[in-house]
Amino acid sequence: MAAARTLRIGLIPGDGIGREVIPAGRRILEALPSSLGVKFSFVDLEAGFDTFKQTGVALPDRTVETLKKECDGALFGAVSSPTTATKGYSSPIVALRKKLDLYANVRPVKSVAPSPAYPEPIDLVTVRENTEDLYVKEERTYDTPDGPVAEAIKRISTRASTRIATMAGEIAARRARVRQSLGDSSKQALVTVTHKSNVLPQTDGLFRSSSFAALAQQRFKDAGVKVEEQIIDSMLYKLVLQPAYYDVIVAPNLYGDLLSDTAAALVKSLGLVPSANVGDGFAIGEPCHGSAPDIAGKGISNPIATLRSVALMLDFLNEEEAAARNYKAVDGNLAEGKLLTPDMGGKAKTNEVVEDVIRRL
Ligand SMILES: NC(=O)c1ccc[n+]([C@@H]2O[C@H](COP(=O)([O-])OP(=O)(O)OC[C@H]3O[C@@H](n4cnc5c(N)ncnc54)[C@H](O)[C@@H]3O)[C@@H](O)[C@H]2O)c1
Ligand SMILES: O=C(O)CC[C@H](C(=O)O)[C@@H](O)C(=O)O
Repeated sequence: MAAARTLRIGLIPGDGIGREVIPAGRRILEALPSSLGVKFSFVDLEAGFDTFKQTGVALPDRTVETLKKECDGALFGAVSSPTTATKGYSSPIVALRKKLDLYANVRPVKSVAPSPAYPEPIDLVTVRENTEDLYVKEERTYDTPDGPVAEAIKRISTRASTRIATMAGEIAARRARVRQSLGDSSKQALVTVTHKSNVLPQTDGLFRSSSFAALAQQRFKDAGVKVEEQIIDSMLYKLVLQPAYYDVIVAPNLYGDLLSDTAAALVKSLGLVPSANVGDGFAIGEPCHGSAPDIAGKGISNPIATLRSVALMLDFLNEEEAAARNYKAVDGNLAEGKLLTPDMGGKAKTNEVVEDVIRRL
């Protein structure tokens, strides 16, 4: 038997419930059976608002350097970014995405059982551009006779738009192959390009045209991938009314941020929805949710988004069998519905859910 591969994983809990869910992610990795051929070693890393308060730096150089030099992947919890301008503070997760060129933020949203509002299965993935748009954070404020005016740059490049749409096409083609192998003909492979180029013909117009050019590749046509477009406002409207219609949605950074939280509401909780920040050869798993100050410290945060982020990270690190084992255990917990955290209508504690998922591995 081949020697097990060891992956070194950086653990960045951050603030609030990040400190509850990242240990859960570690426990799942440690509990994966060794027969899967992959083992893990861990390195604890700092980032966040508490780190900023203690050291004056939100994203220490050591965190970035260790990820670059030592790690194969990482798990990021959440940070409590302040909503008022705080001198010297800048969101560490936004910075990490750029520093490691993790250009895609992949966020699958899947229902486990039908609900009265959504009887048809929801199974979609948002593929969010992760490095530019308004997230370049080039803002300025200047005085005028009528008071201060603030403005921000929205940067869209051909390169970033092309590579994110290419990733969306690849994900759609893969999903089509998986459905075919399962004999599931319920859904055609579809990429929906979303934008606001009716109002922003240059920035969103470039995102739109670059996306269409990338998705016109023959390999996507051969895989049966259909491409459509939808303006972001009606996209959100139709997503809420008819989520089962969608398959893969590709979006510029900010619209992608809004889309994934909206999609999370369709399956009941942000506590269920994972993400992977993906670059070439590196992935950071990160639950979509934030640091949830309203429930932090109570031991009731839903760990599922993080456990699914672990699986997503493993998938992008080519450990598909370990990822599938993890997904199946999580789905088993949700389908049985006996041990659920309060956001899902249950009474279970974070650790009880984790233990149940571990039993199912
Ligand atoms: N990736 C990140 O680091 C990230 C992401 C989003 C928000 N944030 C930060 O988080 C802080 C709080 O933001 P917010 O309150 O707008 O959004 P939030 O995602 O933290 O919380 C929104 C709601 O969802 C609930 N929720 C979120 N995750 C949950 C979980 N795992 N289990 C159960 N319930 C859960 C919360 O209790 C809250 O009611 C802000 O400072 C924001 O900057 C960080
Ligand atoms: O609060 C932060 O520091 C980052 C929030 C972050 C974002 O990309 O805007 C979050 O909303 C997310 O979806 O990961």
